[in-house]
Amino acid sequence: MSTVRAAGLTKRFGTVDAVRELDFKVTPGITAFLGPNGAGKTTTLRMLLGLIRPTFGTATIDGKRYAELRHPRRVVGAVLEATGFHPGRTARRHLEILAVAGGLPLARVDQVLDQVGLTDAARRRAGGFSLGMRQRLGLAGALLGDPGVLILDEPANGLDPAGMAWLRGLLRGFAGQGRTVIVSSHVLAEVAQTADRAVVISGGRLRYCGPLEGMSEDGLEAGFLRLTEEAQR
Ligand SMILES: Nc1ncnc2c1ncn2[C@@H]1O[C@H](COP(=O)(O)OP(=O)(O)OP(=O)(O)O)[C@@H](O)[C@H]1O
Repeated sequence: MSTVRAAGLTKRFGTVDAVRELDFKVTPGITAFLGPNGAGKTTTLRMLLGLIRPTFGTATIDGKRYAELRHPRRVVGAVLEATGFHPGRTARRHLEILAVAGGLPLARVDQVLDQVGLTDAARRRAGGFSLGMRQRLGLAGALLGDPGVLILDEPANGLDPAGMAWLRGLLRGFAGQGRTVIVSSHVLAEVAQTADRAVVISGGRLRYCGPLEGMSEDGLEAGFLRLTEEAQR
C-alpha cells in the first residue's frame, strides 16, 4: 500500500515560481494529475522522482525521498517522456540494461515485454518504433522492478484508440492489485474513464485533491475549467 505525498513542496526556477507550497497525498488507486500547460505538473513529478531538488518542502514515496529509497525501481516506476532510448538498441537490450543497472532479475525483461505487448517487437531497434511503441517500451521499463507506484506523464500520448483501451486496462489491473498510479493528462475524456481521484494544480498551486466525482458535478471539463481559470497567469 504505497502513499505518495507532497508537503510544502515548492520549486522556483530563477524568478519563476513553478510549484508553490503544494500539499497532497495520493493513496492506492488511479489518481489523475491535472492542470493547464505550465501548471507545474512535470516539475512536481520530477521532484517526486529525485530528478530536481525542491526549493522548499518535501516529496516522498512511502515516507521517503526518492534519494533515500534503497531499491528505487522496486518502489516506483516512471515514464516522464518516451524519448530516452538509444535508437540503435533493441527493445530487449534496452530493458536488459535497465534491469542490470537496477539490480533486477533479467527474467523480468520477457515478463514486462509481454505485459506491454512488445514480445514480437523485442528484437527490433527502438529507433524504428512508433510513438505508441515507445510509450509501451517506456512503460515496460517502469514495470521492470514490479513497483508499488507508477508515475506516468501523458502516457496516452501517441496511442491509438486500441492502445488507449489497452493502457486503461493495464492501469486498472495495476491499481486493482492495491497499487498506486499517478497519471498526468490533458485528455479529460480519457481521465473520466480511468481515474478514481484527481489532483488539480494551476499556477503552481493546489486547486483540488479528492474523488473525481467531487470536481465534476456538471462534467469534468466544466469542473476543471472552474478550478483552474482564476489561476491562469
Ligand atoms: N528547467 C526550468 N527552468 C526554468 N523554468 C522552468 C523549468 N522547468 C519548468 N519551468 C517553468 O515552470 C513552470 C511549470 O512547468 P511544468 O513543465 O512543470 O508545467 P506542466 O504543468 O508540466 O506543463 P505542460 O502541461 O505544458 O507539460 C512553467 O512556467 C515552466 O516554464
